[in-house]
Amino acid sequence: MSQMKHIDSAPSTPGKFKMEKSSYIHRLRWHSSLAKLTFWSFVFLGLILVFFFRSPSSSSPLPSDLSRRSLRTYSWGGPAWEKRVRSSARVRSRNGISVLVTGAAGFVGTHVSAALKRRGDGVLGLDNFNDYYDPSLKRARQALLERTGVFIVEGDINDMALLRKLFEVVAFTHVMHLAAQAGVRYAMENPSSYVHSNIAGLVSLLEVCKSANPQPAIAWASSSSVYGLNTKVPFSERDRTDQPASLYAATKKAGEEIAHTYNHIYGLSLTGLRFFTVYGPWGRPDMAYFFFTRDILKGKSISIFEAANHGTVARDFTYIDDIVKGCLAALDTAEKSTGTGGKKKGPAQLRVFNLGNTSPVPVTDLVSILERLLKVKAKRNIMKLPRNGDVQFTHANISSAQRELGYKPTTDLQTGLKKFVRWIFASHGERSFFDWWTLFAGHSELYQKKSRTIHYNSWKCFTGCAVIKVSKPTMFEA
Ligand SMILES: O=C(O)[C@H]1O[C@H](OP(=O)(O)OP(=O)(O)OC[C@H]2O[C@@H](n3ccc(=O)[nH]c3=O)[C@H](O)[C@@H]2O)[C@H](O)[C@@H](O)[C@@H]1O
Repeated sequence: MSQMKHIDSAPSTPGKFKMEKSSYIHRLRWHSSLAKLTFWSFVFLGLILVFFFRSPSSSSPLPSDLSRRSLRTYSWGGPAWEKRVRSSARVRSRNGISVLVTGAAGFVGTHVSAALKRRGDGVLGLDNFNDYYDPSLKRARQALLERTGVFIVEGDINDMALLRKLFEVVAFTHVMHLAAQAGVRYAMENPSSYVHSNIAGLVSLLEVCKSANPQPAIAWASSSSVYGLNTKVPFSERDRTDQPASLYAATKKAGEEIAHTYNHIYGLSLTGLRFFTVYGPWGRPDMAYFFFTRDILKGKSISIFEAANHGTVARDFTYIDDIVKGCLAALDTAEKSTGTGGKKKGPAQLRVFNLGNTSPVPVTDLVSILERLLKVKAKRNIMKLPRNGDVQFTHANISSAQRELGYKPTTDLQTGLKKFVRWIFASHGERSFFDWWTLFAGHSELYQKKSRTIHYNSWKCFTGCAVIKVSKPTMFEA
């Protein structure tokens, strides 16, 4: 009715009175235009709604932009933020240390942060949550750490203003530097990410550390890959490391040389830890043991590399808990840096240690262990070791770490993988199991199948494994 009124009182057009006899037709036209307008408005609105609800960013746990490393911007600062930083880094035990853990939402970073916190040290995390692998796993690790009182600042190690701010707010005694671009084969796809994180990022961090007052002692993640084409086994820290087989290895080797420079010029105390293929619960989905597990469970074939003449490819797989002990021992035995305000006062400690398991296992044996644990036969596709940066074998000599750090690995591959598989099925409880499905099956499948029960049952039927439910997420269960 109100529309009619409006139409009636509309200003007349020059032809209105001349066309009096067709006023009925005129009104009809108005009606039909209005109906059309209303109709198309609804269609348009409907399209917007469909687009909104179906777009991946609205259905995925993280907005896609947030997870794209190139588009990320981080916000930090402010009194509330500083309060969280201080509280997380507060030492709560006698003789405790205050540690900045970079890469805290990563696999090793999460475990090390939790272990430090458990014993009363102050811990502040830093992570850029990049999308090298599914960031929802990093978010899950972050949630676990938050429950233990560890705050992870979101930011990049290349952001020197942020790093300086952190040192302004907290006088860290130690830095555990684990942020890096990991993965040997991915270096062929995205070489610049290795330079960005492992070289430029390391330099940014060391620049800020050398100017900090007091300077912290730094332990950081190098890699077994620095041994490259070295054939002398087991690998000792004194062996040559000038033949890297991948850009990843080359950036880690460069890191060791950069560490030497900052130790030499500025008196920074630096300990490089050469990790040997670290695996376990909360691990990295880009690593073979992890995606083999997923693919075996899904019935997909897996590619197992072999060297020339059917030569065995083997790794000195090292369980996460052993690595954590090595990291904590490296921090505890680190001497203080000797410089202040960017000036060296005397010689400082410079160390490098192998943290391995000392018993290499062929990749084919790794697969056999997984088959037994999962009760599923793998579809094996044996193929020649591609020229993608992989080396044929790794084997750590750990006598130096044993002597100076008291490092003594205690978990063999069978035992460690059992804990990993238990974690896959049990550690998240029902709710997190749902989350896990996203990592294993991919987001699209998750959102296509809405019923949690279907997931739960199909998972059970598919694997033939008993699913153990636990009420709370347990991260470090025995
Ligand atoms: O020791 C290290 O420093 C390195 O350990 C691992 O690198 P890698 O040993 O290559 O671990 P995976 O990628 O899990 O590969 C394990 C084994 O499986 C083999 N593999 C990998 C992938 C595949 O499809 N098939 C296959 O047989 C590899 O050749 C290798 O022998 C990590 O991914 C690196 O980030 C780390 O720095």
